[in-house]
Amino acid sequence: MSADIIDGKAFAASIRDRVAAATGNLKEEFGLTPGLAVVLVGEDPASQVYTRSKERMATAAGMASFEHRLAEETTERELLGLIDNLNADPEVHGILVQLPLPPHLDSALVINAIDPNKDVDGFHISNAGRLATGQTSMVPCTPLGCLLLLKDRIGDLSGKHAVVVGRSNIVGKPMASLLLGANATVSIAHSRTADLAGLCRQADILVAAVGRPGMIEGDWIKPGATVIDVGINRLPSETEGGKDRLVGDVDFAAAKEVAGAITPVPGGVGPMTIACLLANTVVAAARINGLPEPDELTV
Ligand SMILES: NC(=O)C1=CN([C@@H]2O[C@H](COP(=O)(O)OP(=O)(O)OC[C@H]3O[C@@H](n4cnc5c(N)ncnc54)[C@H](OP(=O)(O)O)[C@@H]3O)[C@@H](O)[C@H]2O)C=CC1
Ligand SMILES: Nc1nc(=O)c2c([nH]1)NC[C@@H]1CN(c3ccc(C(=O)N[C@@H](CCC(=O)O)C(=O)O)cc3)C=[N+]21
Repeated sequence: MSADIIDGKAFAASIRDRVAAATGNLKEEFGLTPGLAVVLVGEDPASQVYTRSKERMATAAGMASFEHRLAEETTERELLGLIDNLNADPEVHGILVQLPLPPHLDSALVINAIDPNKDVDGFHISNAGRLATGQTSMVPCTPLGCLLLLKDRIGDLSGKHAVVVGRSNIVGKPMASLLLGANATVSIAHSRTADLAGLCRQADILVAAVGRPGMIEGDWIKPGATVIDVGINRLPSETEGGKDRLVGDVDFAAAKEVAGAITPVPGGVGPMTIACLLANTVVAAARINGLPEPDELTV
């Protein structure tokens, strides 16, 4: 038996259609164009790819997109100055500072300088605290995308055992909070977890957010489980001069023989992240202007 492949790319396209419809309504009814500002510091090629596709998709959905590319040597003062300007700019409703930042910049300080109402990544300490205490405001895009895929596949998550491998502030922890909020029983695993394979084998839902290519092996998966692979790992091409290959944290070929359903890489969680970013931006634009949240985006 081979697992169903969860089509994140198609699901993301349907979310972007709803974002475009909601954007069209905000424009027509209120003359409001949702705007997303993306800030990229430095020259990291992978970050440049993501930044470009975020901007392209924002524009395609009818939103305004503002790009700020800063040199690697940018000082904290300069970056904080830009954030102050974006916080004050009425055309900007979402601010995303691409991570990781160069090491001389304090990312917590920078993220917490963003107006929490414009923090479409959901990384500001006040949004993290709200999520953890059940007062949801802006929800981090990658975990939100994973939750939407899980609900679409499984329906009610009550009582399911979800194992999240990874405890970062941007993926693992908010993922665990969302699953807990959906009444799953949640285990969070990390580099010090004893018997990771044994824990994973108990998972009805397995979310891998580690950053190690193919680390989750086929026989770590409970037969029939739903596997969400967040990992984006770039491996050099096997042929000389070829393009890099993208692989997840799960050994896909082995896992798909055991799992009930699994997300591929590429085409799984990645596109959902960007679709959720656009959805968050439209929601932010409505909230900031005291308008009701668009019906199209209510899930
Ligand atoms: N699809 C998408 O849209 C996105 C994909 N990603 C991808 O997701 C992955 C994770 O990202 P991120 O959370 O930022 O990564 P981090 O490096 O911040 O966190 C990785 C986590 O994995 C844990 N870990 C590392 N090694 C092991 C191990 N051998 N066994 C168990 N746990 C381990 C770490 O544990 P410890 O805390 O103990 O060190 C840590 O909690 C990356 O591949 C990243 O590229 C990220 C964001 C968005
Ligand atoms: N402030 C901030 N917010 C982020 O959301 C953020 C970030 N920093 N830093 C980097 C990570 C990574 N990330 C991805 C987004 C989309 C794809 C994506 O669309 N991937 C495609 C493939 C793209 C390709 O071919 O390279 C896919 O999986 O199908 C991947 C990864 C967002 N991140």
